[in-house]
Amino acid sequence: MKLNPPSKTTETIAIMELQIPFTFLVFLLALFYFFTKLRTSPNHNLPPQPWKLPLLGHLHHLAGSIPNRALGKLADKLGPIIHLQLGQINTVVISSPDLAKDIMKTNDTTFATRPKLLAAEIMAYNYKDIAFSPYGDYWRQMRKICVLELLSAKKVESFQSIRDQESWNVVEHMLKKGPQPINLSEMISNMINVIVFTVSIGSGCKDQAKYLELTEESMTLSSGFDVADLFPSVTPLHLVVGTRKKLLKIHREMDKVLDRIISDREECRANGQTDYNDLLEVLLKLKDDDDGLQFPLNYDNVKAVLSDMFAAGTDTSSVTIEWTFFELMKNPKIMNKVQAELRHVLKGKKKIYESDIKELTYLKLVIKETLRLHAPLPLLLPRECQKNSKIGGYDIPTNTKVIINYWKIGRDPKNWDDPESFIPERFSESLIDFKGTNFEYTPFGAGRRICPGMNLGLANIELPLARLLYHFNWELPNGAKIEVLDGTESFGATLKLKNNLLLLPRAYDTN
Ligand code: HEM
Repeated sequence: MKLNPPSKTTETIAIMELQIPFTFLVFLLALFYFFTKLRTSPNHNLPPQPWKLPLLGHLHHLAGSIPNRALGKLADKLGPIIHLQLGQINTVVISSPDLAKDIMKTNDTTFATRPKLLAAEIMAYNYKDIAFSPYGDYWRQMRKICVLELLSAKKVESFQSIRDQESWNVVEHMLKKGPQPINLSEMISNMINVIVFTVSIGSGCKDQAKYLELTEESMTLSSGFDVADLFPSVTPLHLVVGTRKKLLKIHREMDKVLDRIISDREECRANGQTDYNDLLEVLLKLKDDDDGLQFPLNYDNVKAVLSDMFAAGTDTSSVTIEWTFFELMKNPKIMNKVQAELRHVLKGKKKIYESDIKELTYLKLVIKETLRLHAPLPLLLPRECQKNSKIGGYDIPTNTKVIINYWKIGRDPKNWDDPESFIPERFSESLIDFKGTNFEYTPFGAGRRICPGMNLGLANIELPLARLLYHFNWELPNGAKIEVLDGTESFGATLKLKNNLLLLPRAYDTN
């Protein structure tokens, strides 16, 4: 990477799999091969670089850490823009609001495409989805469908009864069971999965559990730090690690499930039943009536978009609820305050409805603060540079992958007072919002690629969370002290708690 101004130093660090010990072994084997190949290859398209092996000097920052933390530590040492050689992938990591703005606003079009990922190629029917589709006319069409037809405010509102039903089922189940420890993480995840599944394809699908299990499996292979993504042209490595094979197997099974879902629906439609209110129905109607579409839809497009909805819409919401509970348990005063608001505003109501949520200002601040400290996608989704450009004074060559470490930005003392503490009040007098205009706070990303599912995601978080906090007081099982709460993170498709949150609910008398 060419430096400008020359006084700035660059670091070229080769890391690949940051988490999985087995692949680390493969990495060591590959390292020698890789450096030899890259340094001598006449074909690589980068300008001359000061190749050194700072990897060895900085490895301690990376080993044993999950990527957001590892890259955060590197940013502390090397600054807000870092050049990494991640396997074969020329990567730039951004860790400041100003540079994030340069990428997602000032140069948004230049950085609006995504790098190629094996998981997206296989699972998204060769990039026919929205999230990993390359920037261009096809993405524009699908994004428009997504924003206007699938995830519009009106559409999200029309799914209210699903959120109501599923979150009420959980409350009733827990009320019936009485004060017994529950695996809150699992319970929340199941509830959100059912909500998103029902929103997407309606209720009554017997393959739901199987499909979600497969989604989960495929997501763990989609972090972008997999060997196959970091060494795309080193086929022998792919064979050793076997990611392609694993993904193809998962994809075949998921495809079968989706085919069954679609053919069942087509049969009902052929019999004149068309009053479904779910995303599948919208997509099938668009497929049949493709007059205005530049790229007519076929079943693969429908399946790719549905896969996006499951993958992007489930864990993102459930881990946000989970982290909110974690922080509230750790901060009893904030738990008391949010419950006091709920119980004051709702004044003995037997049931909370979505229309009540707008009055719950403190609850909204709590969710905002959770999304600052524990964004489900700590590195957002990767971008790729489409033409040579300049960021922070550095020349960024075409095809460079760009990672924005939002996790680091969201807890950097340069941007936030007392950043490691959970303080919802910090947002009460502030205009900072997650709509993509404040670059120190972008849990949903920003610019053209900003999350189109924000409304649905928040709706799926707010009502279930409000109900769980309204109807129950929460304790740690066996009288454990809050010090035992384990906030270790696990990095996969989303950043979640490594260990499930086990809590004891005690019903609150709403009279
Ligand atoms: C708390 C909930 C959620 C969070 C924090 C979240 C976060 C994000 C982030 C950070 C991105 C990348 C933005 C960028 O590149 O700048 C994204 C993209 C996306 N999200 Fe979400 N998301 C959430 C919920 C949802 C839901 C419920 C859906 C749909 C069911 C959804 C669908 C998508 C899609 C399709 C994209 C790709 C957009 C594109 O590339 O054009 N998300 N999300």
